[in-house]
Amino acid sequence: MSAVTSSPLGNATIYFYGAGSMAEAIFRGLVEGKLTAPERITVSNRQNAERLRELESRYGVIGAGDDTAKQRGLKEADVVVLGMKPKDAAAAIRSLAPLLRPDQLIVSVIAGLPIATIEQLLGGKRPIARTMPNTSSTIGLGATGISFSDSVTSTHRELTLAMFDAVGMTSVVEEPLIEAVNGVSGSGPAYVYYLMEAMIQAGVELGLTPEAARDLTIQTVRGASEMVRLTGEDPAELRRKVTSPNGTTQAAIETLESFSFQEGMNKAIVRCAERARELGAAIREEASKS
Ligand SMILES: NC(=O)C1=CN([C@@H]2O[C@H](COP(=O)(O)OP(=O)(O)OC[C@H]3O[C@@H](n4cnc5c(N)ncnc54)[C@H](OP(=O)(O)O)[C@@H]3O)[C@@H](O)[C@H]2O)C=CC1
Ligand SMILES: O=C(O)[C@@H]1CCC=N1
Repeated sequence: MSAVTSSPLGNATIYFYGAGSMAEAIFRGLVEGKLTAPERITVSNRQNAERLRELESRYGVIGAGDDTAKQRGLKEADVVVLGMKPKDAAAAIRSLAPLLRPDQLIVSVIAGLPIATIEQLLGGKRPIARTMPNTSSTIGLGATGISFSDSVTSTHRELTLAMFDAVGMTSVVEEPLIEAVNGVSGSGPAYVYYLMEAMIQAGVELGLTPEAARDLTIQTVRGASEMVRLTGEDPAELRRKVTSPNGTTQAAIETLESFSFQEGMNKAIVRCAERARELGAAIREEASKS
C-alpha cells in the first residue's frame, strides 16, 4: 500500500457510490494529499464502465464494475459516500439499503437531500453525515458544510471531519443551514468562474491577448481572496481602499450598481438555497412512494 499520513482516515475504507465530478474531487484530494491509500477507496457508478477504468488508472482506486465487486466493496467499507444526482438518489439509495450494515457511516454530498429522507430510504436510523462540499476539494481548497444525524458516534464525526478537512476547510452547521451552505460555497465556485469569464472577455474586448486577460484575472481573484483571508479585513473595507474618490474603480462600481450587482448576487444565492429545498422535497416525495 502507498504511504499515507497518520489521520483517523488512515485505516478507513471508503466506498464512493456515484463516481462523478464531486466524488472525484474528494477522492482525488484524499489520494493526492496521501491521506488515504488509493487501495482503500472503491468507486462505482450506474453504467459508465469506461469512466471507472479511467479513474482506476488515474488514481489507483478500485473500480467496482459488477455486482459482485460492488457487494464486496460495500461489505468492507467503513464509509459509504452517496455521490449521485438528486434525481437518481431515491432509487439508488433504496437499492443500496440491503447491502449496507447499520454501523457504516453514510456520507451524502447530494444537494437538498435531508437526513430523514436518507433514513426513510434505508429503512431506519443510521449514522449519517449530510455534507455540502465544493469542487475545489480537488486541489485541497474545498469548503464543506456538514451536519450529522443523531446516531453518529464521535468516531464517525472524527472520520467525517478528517475526510473533508483533508481536502479543505469544514464548517459544522445545523441541518436546516445546509441549503445556505449550498447557496454560498457549494455552488459558489460557479459564480466566481462566471465573474472570471466576464473579466477575461472584457479584457480581450479592450485589446489584451486572451492569455494576458486570463493570467491577470486569475491573479486578481487569487490575490483578492488571499487579501481577505490574510488581513482579516472586511471585503467592504478592502474595496474602499481600492476605490479612489472619483477614480476609475468608483466608475466601475457605480456601473455594477446600476445593474444591481449585489442584489443580483443576493437573489442568486437565496434562489440556489431554495432550489436545494425543492430538490429535497422531490426526493422526499419519491421516497414516500413505496
Ligand atoms: N458538482 C458539484 O460542484 C457539486 C455537486 N454536489 C452534489 O454531488 C452529487 C453528484 O454531482 P456530480 O458529481 O456533479 O454529478 P455527476 O453527474 O458528475 O455524477 C453522478 C454519478 O452518479 C452515478 N449514478 C447515478 N445513478 C446511480 C445509481 N443508481 N447507482 C450508482 N451510481 C449512480 C453516475 O453514474 P453513471 O455516469 O454511470 O450514470 C455518476 O457517476 C449531486 O447530488 C450534487 O448535488 C455537491 C456539491 C458540489
Ligand atoms: O448544481 C448543483 O446542483 C450542484 C450542487 C452544488 C453544486 N453543484
